Parts: sequence; C-alpha cells; structure tokens
Amino acid sequence: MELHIDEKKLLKIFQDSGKEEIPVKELSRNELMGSETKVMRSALWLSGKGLVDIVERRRKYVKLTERGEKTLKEGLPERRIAEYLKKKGITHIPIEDVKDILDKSEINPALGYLKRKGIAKIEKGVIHFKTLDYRDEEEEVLKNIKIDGNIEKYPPDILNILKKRGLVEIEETTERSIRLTEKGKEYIKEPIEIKEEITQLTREDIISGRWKECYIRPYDVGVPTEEVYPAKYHPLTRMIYEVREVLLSMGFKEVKSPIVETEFWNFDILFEPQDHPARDMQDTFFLKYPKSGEIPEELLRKVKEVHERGTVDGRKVSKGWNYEFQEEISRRTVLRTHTTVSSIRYLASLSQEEKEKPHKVFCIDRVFRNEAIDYKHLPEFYQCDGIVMDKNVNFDNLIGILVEFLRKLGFDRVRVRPAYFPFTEPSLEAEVYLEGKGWLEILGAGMFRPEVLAPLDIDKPVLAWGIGLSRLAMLKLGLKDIRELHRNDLKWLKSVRYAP
Ligand SMILES: N[C@@H](Cc1ccccc1)C(=O)O
Repeated sequence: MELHIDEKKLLKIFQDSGKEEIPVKELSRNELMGSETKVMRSALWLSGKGLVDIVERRRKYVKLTERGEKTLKEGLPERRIAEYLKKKGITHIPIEDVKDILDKSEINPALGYLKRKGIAKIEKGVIHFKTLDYRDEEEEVLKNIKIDGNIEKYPPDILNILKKRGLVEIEETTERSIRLTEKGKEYIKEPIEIKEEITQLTREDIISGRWKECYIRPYDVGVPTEEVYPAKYHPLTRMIYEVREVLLSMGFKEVKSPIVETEFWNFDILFEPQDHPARDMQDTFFLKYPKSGEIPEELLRKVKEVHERGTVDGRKVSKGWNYEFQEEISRRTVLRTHTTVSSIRYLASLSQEEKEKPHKVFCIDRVFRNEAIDYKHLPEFYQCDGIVMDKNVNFDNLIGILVEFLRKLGFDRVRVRPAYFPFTEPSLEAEVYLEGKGWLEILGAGMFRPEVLAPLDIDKPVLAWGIGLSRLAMLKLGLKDIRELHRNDLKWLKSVRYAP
C-alpha cells in the first residue's frame, strides 16, 4: 500500500512506542508530527485505508472558576482568619472584628465552614480556634485541581462542596485518540522507512544527483476528494439532447409544430374517428380560447370523405368509419396530445416534387394529456415522434431502425409485439429489458394506413414511431417517481448522473 510520508510518520510513532492507542494530544507533541492538524489529517487518510480508527471519548473534567482562582491566591476565608490570628499570636477573635479581614459576604459562610470542619467553635460571639495549623482537604483539592482537572482523582463530596462554594465547575470535552486496527498492526510489523518525498523533479535534482536519494511518490488518482458540482444541464434536457444527437446521426431532420392544435391535425387526419375515446374530455385538454382554428379546406374535405366512406375523390381506399363527420369538431382546439401531429403536418407540407424524394424527420416536444398526477403520470410530458418515407421501406426496416435507435440510447435488449393504433397498420409496441425490472414498454410504431396517406396524395410507404421521453428519462435515471424530474430538488440535481 502506498502511504503518504505523514501517514508513515504517524505509524512510525506507533511502531516506536509499541502502543496500540495514543491520544491525539500526545501524538501532536511528537516531533514527527508537530501539530494536531497534521495528526488528524494523517489519521483521516489512514482511517480511510483501514489502518487506524479515530476514537472519540466524552470526558468530564473539573476546573477553577474565576472566584476559585482568586481564592487559591488569597486563601480560603477561614484560612485567612487563621493566618491573621497567627500573626497576632492569639487563637480567638470576636466575630465583629472579622469584618477587618473578610468581605462582608464572606463572613457568614466562613463561620459555617469553621464550625462544620471542627476547626473552631463559637462562644458568646467569639471564635475560638482549636489549632491555627489545621489541614484542610478542600484547600488541597483546590490546589490540585489547578494542576490536574481529572475528575476521577477527587472525592465527589469535596468536589460538591467546592462547586457549591462557586470555586470550581465541571465541564465536558471530547478527547480523541488514534488506535491501530488489526490491519494497522500488521502494517507496522515491517520496518517503516521515512524518506524525503518529492512530487516534482527539478533540473537541480537531476544535475546534482539528488534524485537518487529522493523518493518520488506516485500520484494516487483514486484518492477520495471533495465533490464539486459544476453547472450542468437538467438531466431531462440532457436526455433530449442525446435523443436528438442519436437521430441526427441516423440522418433524420428535426421538425416542429405548434402546441395548440385543431382536432383536425391532432386526430382527424390520423384517421381517428371523431367519437374515439381518446378525444374524451378525460384524455384531452380542450381550449376555450381560441375556440376554433383554421384548417385547409381541400384537405378537410378529403379527410371527411375517407372517414365517412373510405374513399378519396371517389377512389376506394377502405371501408371508412361510416358515421357523419362534423367539421365543427375538426375546428375545435386542443393542446396536442402527441407529437405524431408534427410528422403528419410535415407530410402534408410536402410539394408534389418533394413527395418524390425520401424523407426522414423527427420531432421532440411537449405534449399534454388530461391525466391525474401520480408517480408515473404527468399532464405534460415529452415525446419524440419520427417518420421514414421512401419507396421501398417496410415493416422490417421499421423494426431495424427502432432497434438501432434504442441501442444507441443504451438499450441492448429490445423486443416488439403487435399493437393497435388508429393511424398505423401493421402496428407494434417495442419493449426494452432493464436489469432488475424486466421488459418495459416504451414506444409505439407502425406503417401509416392508406386512409392517412391517400388524402395527402402520398403513395409511398411511411414508417412512423412515437416514444415517451419522460418515461425513458425515468428508466435511464432509475427514478421511482416521474415528478422528481420537475421538483428541482437541488440535492438530487447535483448528485444525479446522466450517463448517455
Ligand atoms: N402517437 C402514439 C405513438 C405512435 C406514434 C407513431 C406511430 C404509432 C404510434 C402515442 O402517443 O402513443
């Protein structure tokens, strides 16, 4: 194990003394250390390596109060009376004369102590000392406390009296000591050599040959350091950037479309019947203002025809939904419920000439659904939709593209199963495998139906898919609650690692 020179020095003190535990104070007095900070720093490193433990003990100690200090210098009041009498060569004194020796406030307690300790007796207002050279344990304890505060050394009853007299007080401190662990004891069995260490070789070191004597300590890049938190993007933003990066690298182009949509673009053109349950108030946010929006009339007519009869300009595409299509419904405004709108709007924007060419576009944006908020639902979340239009693309290509896309996002195990969407046929749902969680469904896809493409006058196959990004973020960040993404809890934001 590679140790810093200070760590070696600390262990050397243990080696030389043969002790297993040494107080920090004592270590700091050793010339190899020299300060408590140095001892503590080295001990912290060593404890990180499992060689020592830092032991902390709460300890009570006794110390003199200010009054105690003063009394120690002047003597206890009862002693001062005795000393006075000794000088005068007498052994008694009238109580009223004591005021020449003591402060007024000291007199009564002093008389009390003289009687209690049996040093003097009081008769008819006169104090009679039995002896002037008496021994007083309280006095001795007081002197000793000045030198050594260890509470265990003194009889508790004496300490109590001194405390009551306001001469001493009890305090608590934490005392630290360093103790070798088993691993530490093992380590110091080998001789510890303390060589001067350098971390940089100078020209002089090389010329003088000093480098031969010096020990060049290797850098330890594994040393734990304080965490630093540089400014960074929110994990959801990083995930959006990553998805965008992946799609751009696969040759897709990004498109956008408005958040406020008409039902026409959000549903009708995607061949969702007007009484489809997804349009229910419970699933979709309808807007009061603006109440309605503009729709290209020509396209509206075609979409109406395909819904009602399954024909486009009289040409049979399918059976249609067979109900009476209402244009007022088409004009109603909603907050878009999926980004598939951006895909379809893009297709509708193509000129005849552009329709001849292949297209790959995607959209990453917010969508809205009237959901009750809970651990996996938010009324506003991110989706990413994409399409590929080319004359020979097929369902297999769709699966291939999705597998590639998901693999680039870090999901190696992907499987697909059949699904249903009103605007695609065939349709699929893709699931990814997450360690410890199993298979999780994360995207929907399929080939746009002829009922969707015919009114747009597109005769090439179009592959389409949509993926919930907030859901994906939850998976990638290991979140149990999707609300975490928007709580802006600084602690979480600082610590969260988004690994692309
Ligand atoms: N729009 C669908 C996903 C989807 C997109 C494109 C094709 C098929 C499905 C959804 O929100 O769940």
